[in-house]
Amino acid sequence: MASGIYMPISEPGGRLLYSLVRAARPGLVVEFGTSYGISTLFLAAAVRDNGTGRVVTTELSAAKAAAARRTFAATGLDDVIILLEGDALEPLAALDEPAGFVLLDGWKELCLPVLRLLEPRLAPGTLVVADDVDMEELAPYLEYVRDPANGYRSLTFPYDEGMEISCRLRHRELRFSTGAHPGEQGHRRRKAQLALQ
Ligand SMILES: C[S@@+](CC[C@H](N)C(=O)[O-])C[C@H]1O[C@@H](n2cnc3c(N)ncnc32)[C@H](O)[C@@H]1O
Repeated sequence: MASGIYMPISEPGGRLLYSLVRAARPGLVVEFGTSYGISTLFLAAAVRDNGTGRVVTTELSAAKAAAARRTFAATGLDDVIILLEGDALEPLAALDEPAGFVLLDGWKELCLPVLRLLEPRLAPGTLVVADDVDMEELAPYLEYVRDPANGYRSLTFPYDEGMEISCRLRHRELRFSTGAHPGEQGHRRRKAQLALQ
């Protein structure tokens, strides 16, 4: 298990999260790994500016959760944030509505189990973001979301430690996510297939 060092999202990473949530306008944002709440503030500011939605965020450490709560209250964003204290796996397994945007930033070796837990509640088009792609503990997660057979279109946003942004696909879209470049013929076939859907 990783140590408890403080690794908040960077400012460019936070700005990217803000823009993604503004664009996606999710009803429910789920965050794994609040820490002191820096990334949560970017997510919650986007939700507030969208005028709709809320952020459910999870933190194992009671001390960090308490500090994050104070920060959320001081910024006035606490009315769009629900902080669940303790191990994220149990409450996230019990979520009773779809997650419209997911940030995975808890201990890296848990990112894949948390994603698998949330998968039944990920609608097509949902963006799942994981921070720190250069950490080796994230390798199984990256292998999973980058394998088109698992139902994601995934790309790495190259800033700082890197961010993996994965879009959940519809079942019928999976056939387009295999192969490198479809070529001109493939593009025409794909266009025709999309027109039929
Ligand atoms: C990298 S920090 C999160 C940084 C935060 N997202 C930010 O940008 O400010 C990872 C956090 O995940 C929390 N964490 C690790 N395992 C967890 C679990 N099973 N459930 C909830 N939180 C967990 C740790 O306590 C730690 O505070």
